[in-house]
Amino acid sequence: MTAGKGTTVRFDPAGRLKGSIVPPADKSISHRAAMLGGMATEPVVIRNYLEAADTTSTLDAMGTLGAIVQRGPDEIVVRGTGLRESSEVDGPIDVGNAGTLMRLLPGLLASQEGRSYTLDGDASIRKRPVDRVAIPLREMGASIEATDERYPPFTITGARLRGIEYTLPVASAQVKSCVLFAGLTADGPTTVVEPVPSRDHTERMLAAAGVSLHREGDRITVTNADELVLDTITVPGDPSSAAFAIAAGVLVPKSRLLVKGSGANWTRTGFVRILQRMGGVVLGELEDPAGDGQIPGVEPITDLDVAHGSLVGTVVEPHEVPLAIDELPLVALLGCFAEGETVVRGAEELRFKESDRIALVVDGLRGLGAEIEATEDGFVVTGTGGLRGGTIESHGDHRLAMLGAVAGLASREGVTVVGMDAAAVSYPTFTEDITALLRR
Ligand SMILES: O=C(O)C1=C[C@@H](OP(=O)(O)O)[C@@H](O)[C@H](O)C1
Ligand SMILES: C=C(OP(=O)(O)O)C(=O)O
Repeated sequence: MTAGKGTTVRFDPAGRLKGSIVPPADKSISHRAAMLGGMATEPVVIRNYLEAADTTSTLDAMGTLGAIVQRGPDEIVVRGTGLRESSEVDGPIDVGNAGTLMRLLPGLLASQEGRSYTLDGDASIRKRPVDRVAIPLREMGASIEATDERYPPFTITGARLRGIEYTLPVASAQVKSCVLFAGLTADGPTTVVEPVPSRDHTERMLAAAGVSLHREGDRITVTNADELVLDTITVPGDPSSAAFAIAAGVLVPKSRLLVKGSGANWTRTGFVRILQRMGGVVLGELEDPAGDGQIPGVEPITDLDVAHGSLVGTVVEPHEVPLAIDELPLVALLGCFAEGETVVRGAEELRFKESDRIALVVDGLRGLGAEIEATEDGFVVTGTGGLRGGTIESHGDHRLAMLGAVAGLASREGVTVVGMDAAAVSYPTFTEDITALLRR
């Protein structure tokens, strides 16, 4: 690998990858820890908080809303305002590039009776819909005004909320979390019905904070809380970031890697299960799904032993999509190297991420020599046993930048990634970490 000009980085074909890698802290859990810390009554200590652009936006937002954030070398302490006493804010709160911040925070702001808050972000955020959270929050009593009824910048005016039962039109952990957050201050219980399971970090963290929260089948019910009391939160490694090293380890011949301290929560390990089904060698202690009625308490972690091997194509079904949503671009890459066809179905949500990840993954990988077709709700890849290489543009999307890097290491001719700096959104040390595994 040689660094190019500006944000352009070239990833040459790797001889093999060897050694161990510690993925960065979990982005989803870090966002939630900062937001709930900012609304807690007692100080919350967060260990291994993700230091990346998205999660810095969240800490900054909580500071703007009145929390005191103290950064130490090993931990962050957040002294919150309580659930209903956020400060008044002049001007918009900047969510940067963070969709999770933009969609979860309104659930907490909706409880700030009589106060208005405007959220805005970068060019990518301005294209991402917020009506999915505005609809249930309005039903609970908050007022929301969005640009073109759908997009940021948007303004939330808090109110005394009422509990509702809300069936999610799409499986989205962000919408689920937003409604559960609003339920913390609503009169009466709030129930969210999920079409299929999605990541459950919010449920686990709220239960740990002493909130009354129950799951029965696809229904999650929260009742209002006077306060949140969270003590220490230790954030595990991010399985979505770990997935890039895992894919590289499986695809680059003769590789053998240890991925240390990755989150093993069942709702986040769909990618590893898909990869194992394709024949990929990834060994670790993955959590089993929770039994009915249970909210597991602790976020489990595992080391993952990864080795190069051959792959066969697979079909990713709609119910698997939320459990691997951010890793689906990597499934497309794996499909290029697998025997036969790899199909992803029911993943239209990919079109609403930092970029349209169906269109750009298909265009990007095709430009590197892949046989891949977009469908309305996913893609179909025909494996050719490898990938030629070339140039790929991240379009400011961190997952596309890292996809290009892994493609380069596994390709025949190497890949130039234009806009590699986008990786800083979730994984600022990605290039250093992955290249430290190179052995020629
Ligand atoms: O709740 C979360 O932390 C996230 C949920 C997912 O989004 P959706 O809920 O929109 O599917 C995921 O893509 C995103 O990266 C993080
Ligand atoms: C979609 C993502 O995040 P967010 O929605 O928080 O921007 C992601 O990290 O891939």
